[in-house]
Amino acid sequence: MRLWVESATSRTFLASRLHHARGLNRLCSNTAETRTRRSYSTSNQTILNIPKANVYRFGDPNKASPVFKDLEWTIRDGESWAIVGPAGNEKTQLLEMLLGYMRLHPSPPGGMFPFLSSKGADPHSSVSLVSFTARRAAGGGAFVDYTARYGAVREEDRLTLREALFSDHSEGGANASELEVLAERLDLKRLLDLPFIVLSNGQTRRARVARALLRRPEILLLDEPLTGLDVNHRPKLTDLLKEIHETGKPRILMSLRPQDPLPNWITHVAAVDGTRVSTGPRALVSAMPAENILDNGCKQVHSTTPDIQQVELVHMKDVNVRYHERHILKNVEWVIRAGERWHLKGANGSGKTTLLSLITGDHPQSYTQASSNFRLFSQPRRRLPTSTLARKVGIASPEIFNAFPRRLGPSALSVKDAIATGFEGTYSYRPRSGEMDERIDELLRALGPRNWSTEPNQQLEDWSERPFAALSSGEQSLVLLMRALVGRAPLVILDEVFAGMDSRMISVARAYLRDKLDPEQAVVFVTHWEEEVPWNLENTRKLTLSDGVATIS
Ligand SMILES: Nc1ncnc2c1ncn2[C@@H]1O[C@H](COP(=O)(O)OP(=O)(O)OP(=O)(O)O)[C@@H](O)[C@H]1O
Repeated sequence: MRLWVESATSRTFLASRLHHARGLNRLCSNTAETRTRRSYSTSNQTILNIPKANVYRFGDPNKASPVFKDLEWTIRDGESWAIVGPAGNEKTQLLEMLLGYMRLHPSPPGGMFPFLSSKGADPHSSVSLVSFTARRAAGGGAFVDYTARYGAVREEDRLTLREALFSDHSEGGANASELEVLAERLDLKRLLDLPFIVLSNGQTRRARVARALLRRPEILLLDEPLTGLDVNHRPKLTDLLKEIHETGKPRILMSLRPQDPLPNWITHVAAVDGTRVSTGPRALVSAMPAENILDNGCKQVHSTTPDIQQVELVHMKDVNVRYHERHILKNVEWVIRAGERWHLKGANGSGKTTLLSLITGDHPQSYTQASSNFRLFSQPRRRLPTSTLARKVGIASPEIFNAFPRRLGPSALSVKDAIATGFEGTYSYRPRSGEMDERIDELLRALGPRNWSTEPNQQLEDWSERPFAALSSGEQSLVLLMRALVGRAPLVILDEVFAGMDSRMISVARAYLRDKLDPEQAVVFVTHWEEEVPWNLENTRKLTLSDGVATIS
């Protein structure tokens, strides 16, 4: 574990293990409590009880079509459940139902959570949700400046990770040593005194889980917690969740995409398919078709002609990024030529986003690199206005997904408006020429819902005019992929672009990336899942970042 390596001596190691063991016990429960709970956990107490009900949005009458039909779901103590289903709103809606945001008819006698009712606890404050699928509604749906973390952090953004973790549970009871233990288990300890805003995508996700655990709900719902985590942090998180779930403080219920590995401690599954939810022991329910997202034909062998390959789009030599004593990128060398396919990989926090933000010009330190060491499109970065760069680099990333405006009402961006912002790399409505509309229609024909939706065709007529903000998170990801592709930029950066998409959408998107790009377009594909790379791996160049050091293979 990195933290231990940093803290050197074996004595420190032993002390930290002891501290760790004590803290985790406290976090979960003390030993006596654990024993009591073990016998309690075989007591077969009912945790969730929905004998049979239709589920409606509040305000909808019983004759409206239900969100879930004939839902029968019982969870008993000692069971470990996961909700599995394709991207779309269904898994999230099921979790929202558990939060009390839906109406059940008939309503379960004794409430949905009998164990809470018997304690007199309020389900609203005892069940909490951390969702990783969609941006929380903030700022009225306005664009969020995601570049703030690259520069000098403003005073109002200085809240540290430690403060962010503590601010939420000060009334709760978790104490400083519990925070330290959780931070260690989630590999966040060395980040505790950094501003929360500077954390990487994966670090932020782990921090949000820690914050929710420290609030000590009775039940913690996690919506797709594995998305965006690197290969080492996934088992670390699921192992921790297992240990905590076994203590019952809190009980944990997570939703997973069909392509996520189902942790072996999960005993039961609720499989969501449209309005139907099948619930039962893992072995029975997992008889549902296992979706192989990557089974979409053989991979194309990508090759470029030598004349195209002469054109250097990005030239980096000895590129460094530092924030005071933190050295994030270390003497990086990287040349991207026209037509090349790259897979950029590396653990959470290794510097991928930072590296890409130099290329997009979003990072202030892109100006401070020596001109001879850092050229974009054959020019020193300083000579290229950021607006020009925005047209030359088509990009989709978790940062843009989170930042993209999601207003509803008269100023809402439609699907077409959202795709069109990609021509200039902006975030607000721009009038379109007929030629632009043709290009958007071409993309919609290739990547739009007729290729992946199960809705009848006539219901899809108006899809491109729907508000972007009203789409499911998988649909939003696909629209933002179209936004990155619409301008046929010479360089396309696709960072975790399949997050939230279901297997059909991924299959369509992969086929497009294999077959439909212009030969001279270069693509950098960032993913923690090697299987997602659309091209034959042997013909895809790899840049691996490890703690800021780049290795090319
Ligand atoms: N302003 C800052 N001050 C200090 N450290 C920072 C700052 N901005 C970023 N970092 C650190 O730089 C490191 C690299 O972050 P980056 O977002 O590039 O990682 P990443 O490889 O993209 O990770 P992920 O896979 O989680 O998205 C992280 O450890 C992050 O905490």
